[in-house]
Amino acid sequence: MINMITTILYALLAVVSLAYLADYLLAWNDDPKEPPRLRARIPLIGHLIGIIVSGPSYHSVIRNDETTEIYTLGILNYKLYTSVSTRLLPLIQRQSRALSFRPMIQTVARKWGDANDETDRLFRETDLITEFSHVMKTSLAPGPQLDEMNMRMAQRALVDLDLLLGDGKDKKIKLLEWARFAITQASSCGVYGNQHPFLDDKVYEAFWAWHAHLSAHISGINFDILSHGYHARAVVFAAHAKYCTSIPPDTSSLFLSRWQCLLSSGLSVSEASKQQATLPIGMLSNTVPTFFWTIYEIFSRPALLSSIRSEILTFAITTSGPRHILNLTNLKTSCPLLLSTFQETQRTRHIHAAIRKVTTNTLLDSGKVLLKEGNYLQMPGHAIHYSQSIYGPTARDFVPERFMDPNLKRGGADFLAWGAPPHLCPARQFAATEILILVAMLVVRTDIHPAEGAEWEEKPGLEFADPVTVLNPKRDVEVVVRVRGEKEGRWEVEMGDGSRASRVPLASG
Ligand code: HEM
Repeated sequence: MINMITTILYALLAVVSLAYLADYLLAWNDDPKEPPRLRARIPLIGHLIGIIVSGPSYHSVIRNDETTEIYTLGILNYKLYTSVSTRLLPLIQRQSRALSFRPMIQTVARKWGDANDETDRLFRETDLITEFSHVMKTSLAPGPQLDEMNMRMAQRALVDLDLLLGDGKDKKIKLLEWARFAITQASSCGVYGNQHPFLDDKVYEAFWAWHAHLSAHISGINFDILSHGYHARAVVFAAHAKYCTSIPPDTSSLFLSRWQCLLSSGLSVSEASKQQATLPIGMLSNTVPTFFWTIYEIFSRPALLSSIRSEILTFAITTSGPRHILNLTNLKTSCPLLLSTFQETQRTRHIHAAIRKVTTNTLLDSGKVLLKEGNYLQMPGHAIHYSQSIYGPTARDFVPERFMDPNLKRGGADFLAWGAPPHLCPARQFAATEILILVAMLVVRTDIHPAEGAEWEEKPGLEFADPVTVLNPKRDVEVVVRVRGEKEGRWEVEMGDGSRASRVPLASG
């Protein structure tokens, strides 16, 4: 028995020594111009464990001083260069071919969109990706096409609010579950038209079941032996195949131009419809948690709730008898506290690390920094959003008015909630408008409290497994929604004067 324990201990010692040796040897070949390595306590896989366990705050934990702008995390034989610098960001953006987003899009097409070999080749070897990004940017830019999408989305948002509040009675709901439902329905009406695939409960359930497996599918670390995730995806694929055989006339220019781009690039109809089925991932994954936390931050602060309520009532709503009309132009442009609170929620909750592949040896910062081909570069927004040198001594606090300060020009490299050019989220106007509408309606029409006399938890647990820019809560929050009697009646939305030109003045531009 003692012999066996001794053998096991020796074996363990040998494994640990080998791991340290391998870690040391892998660093041996580093070029002096490469960003310095930050060592993990556990060799080879320590950083991977750190990222899984600590999530977004890992980069703040591991970084030993605020002056380090870029460093290297070694994970097995890969180097994950990590830039936490607003100064380096524009230099990185300028090298968007060498530090490329394209491999990420190709991986999404293959792993989530089930691209066959020919589709995979088209994504890798032709201009499809450039064209695809271009049509998305164009169709989602402010203008008549976006106005149409926004109006369908807003009308559907009102339907779900009336379903929740119409009878004037208190409702006990799970906040995340309701947010998911309302955002899915409203976004889908905007993007697919009123007869969209997610009206079918089975497709709706299947999408969110697939969503729970997205990280596993893309990373290849998949413990789903019974393939529940892939079965759910098959339901979403089938619904898109059906929708694509007869695309309705009220579909968005976004959906249609993507479809035409895929077909004209040479994809077969069945392959193109599978790629279209990945659209709701981008459309819903981040809008749902961003909406959820905006509600959470506002309703858990009674004074803030009251100020935002009177701002919306004064500037964005007109009432005549039982008719209440929400003016979208005024909501977007004349409710600065609401907009600031929304953006502060994004700043404090953002955990996305934009990842780029280094496709060729690349020099940055007048040749001072070398990034070697085949490795990856990440830019965790969290480290920038929490930097005191950028956001001052209150960087770690939630300051609802922060983005109202006229002297504080936040944007570009300082505020990364929507990414950074040339890959700034093309749908930011659509998503921001949707969240502002739903939040405004809840603020004006309801009071929301945690159920059973509970308090709003200050730091609820977070779900690290989802591939999102804002994490979902680990546990849903049960709340009581109480209708405010004075705002009962018939609710409508109108575009408002100059709506076609108006956009939400986001800090990201
Ligand atoms: C609050 C909601 C949203 C947030 C916070 C968000 C955030 C982001 C971010 C950070 C990126 C850049 C990714 C990177 O550089 O790694 C991005 C890109 C993208 N987003 Fe969004 N997004 C949201 C909603 C949407 C919606 C509703 C859609 C579609 C209808 C969408 C479609 C896209 C697309 C297609 C890209 C890729 C752009 C490109 O290829 O350059 N997003 N988004």
